[in-house]
Amino acid sequence: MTSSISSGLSLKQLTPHRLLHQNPSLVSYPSSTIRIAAHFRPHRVAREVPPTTLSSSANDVVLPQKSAGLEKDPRELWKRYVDWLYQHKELGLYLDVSRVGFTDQFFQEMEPRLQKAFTDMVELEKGAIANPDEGRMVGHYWLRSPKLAPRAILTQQIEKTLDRICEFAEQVISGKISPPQEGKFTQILSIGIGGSALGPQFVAEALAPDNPPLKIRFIDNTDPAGIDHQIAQLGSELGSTLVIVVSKSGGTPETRNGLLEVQKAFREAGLDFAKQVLVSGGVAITQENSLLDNTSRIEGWLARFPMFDWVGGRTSEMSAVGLLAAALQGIDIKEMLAGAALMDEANRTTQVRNNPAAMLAMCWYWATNGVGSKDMVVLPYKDSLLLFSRYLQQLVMESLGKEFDLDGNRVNQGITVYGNKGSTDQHAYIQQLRDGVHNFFVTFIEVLRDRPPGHDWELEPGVTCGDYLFGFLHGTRSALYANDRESITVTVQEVTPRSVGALVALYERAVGLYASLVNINAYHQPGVEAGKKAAGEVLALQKRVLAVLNEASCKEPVEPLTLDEIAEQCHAPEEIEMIYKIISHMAANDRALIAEGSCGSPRSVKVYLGECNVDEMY
Ligand SMILES: O=P(O)(O)OC[C@H]1O[C@](O)(CO)[C@@H](O)[C@@H]1O
Repeated sequence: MTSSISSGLSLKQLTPHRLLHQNPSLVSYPSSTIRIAAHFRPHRVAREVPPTTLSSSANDVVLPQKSAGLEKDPRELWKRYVDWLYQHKELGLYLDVSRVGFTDQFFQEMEPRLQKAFTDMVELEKGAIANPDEGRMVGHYWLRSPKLAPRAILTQQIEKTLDRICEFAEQVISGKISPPQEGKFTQILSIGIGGSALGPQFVAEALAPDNPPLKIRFIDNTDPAGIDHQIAQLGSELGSTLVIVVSKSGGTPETRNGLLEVQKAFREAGLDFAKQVLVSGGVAITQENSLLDNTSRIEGWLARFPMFDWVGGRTSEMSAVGLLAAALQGIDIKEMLAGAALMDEANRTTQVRNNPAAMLAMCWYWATNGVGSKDMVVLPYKDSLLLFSRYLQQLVMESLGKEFDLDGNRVNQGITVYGNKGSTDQHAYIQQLRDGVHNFFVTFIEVLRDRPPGHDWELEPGVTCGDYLFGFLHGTRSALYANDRESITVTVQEVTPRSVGALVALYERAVGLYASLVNINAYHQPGVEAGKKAAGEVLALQKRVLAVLNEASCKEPVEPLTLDEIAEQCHAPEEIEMIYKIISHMAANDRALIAEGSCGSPRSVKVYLGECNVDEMY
């Protein structure tokens, strides 16, 4: 899909035309009407809507009316900047939406929809079943304001867990809890994936001091080479490594595999795994009665912390998942919680202009036409916030990327998120953002404090290194805007536990409000199950292939099989391509499998096993 900007038309004039190219199912209307994606409401016929009317029903997905172009007069822009600037005094956080081109009319039309979103949020915070598919409450906001929890027992559980985390971290750091050998724990190896890794990874990168009491490493995949690398990096410190296994469900295969690999590494290093990990240094963070919970309890692991049923993986940074790892690195977790609580409080106002999360959600709706038609590029101009976009990728995309809305209509919603950091990315893809395909809006994250006081110097007269960073951010913002590329800017004074907590809370709430605007369940992830199920089927097929090959290899003489023969004997002729891939993969990994012929011409391949395993036959 290409779109020309050389015609002299502004972005907003081009948008409908571009959308039409992108997706033929979008219906074109005369210029005085708004377009409706017919496929979003399969049972209804697309209809014309007066140009300024946004439907009040959340089910009606109506594209916002766009202005003819973005404001370019500097005085008008300054006025827009001042008029719309949001400031949270206590947090020192600003939100600038002036470079998003929404009109006053659009703002007014969104008002009732946002009021509905606020009502949904009030219900959610009161303990409604906000995740209807899973029949669950959604309570991550209670983690930083435990008194808000709908039942006293939940308040107690949150407070008790926080106390236990602080106490445990203090005991590990002080050496009261120590490895079986002498000394203190020096390293954390955190095993978990998705929401059980991304928050802790982001926070470690953002906030861990240069010399933390314990350094942290992550195993967040079932890539054997990646795991080997993490273990190798621990080197002689394996013996003083605290292993934390994080999994809400307690049954995620990647995490289980990570644990098995780590256990093996301990054995091979001659360390007593039971003493080291299970008695002395193994910690499980999981839901009560999960497989991991039961295993860790039966085996007597050092500590177990709960992951509450009502906290989803991608919103678990303020639960034991994020807090334990942070506390062990010497990060002030109470400050993180305080920052999040302050932001939550600000986001409870029903005055949209004073509600930063609502403003974000509204800008997303404007920028993406409420249908995800543009991507969110997140650009923190601060190295320590590098992983924020990666963290947001899961938070936004797993929450908003949904096939059906709450009424069962097919909507295929979502907003794509990507980004790394500025100004680094200016030397990578910002060329395309400025001049190329116009399918995104940017969120700049600006940090005012360049480095701790007392360290700054002028590398040329009147200019510091941080001034350059500042210049590049604002230069890029201006250059993009000049070419009709919209942007939001979130500014914080410093990267501190408080501001990081606030950022997490800001985006959690914006995602929740946006989900209400587009009428989807932000708190389930049915799509992930399809991939997991298919992966299980691949592994089951691999076992069948091995059984068939084993039988053929036990014959006298050995009978090499073609791929067609294997597929037939597996009773899976339709899976021949997958069988070919399974065999190629095993052949590349020195498995006891001999493949004759050329992998480049699959029909020539004949396969047998190097040895017959008689036991497998029966
Ligand atoms: O914490 P668990 O249960 O191991 O799940 C890890 C991740 O897997 C998902 O369920 C799906 O990928 C995420 O939502 C979750 O954060």
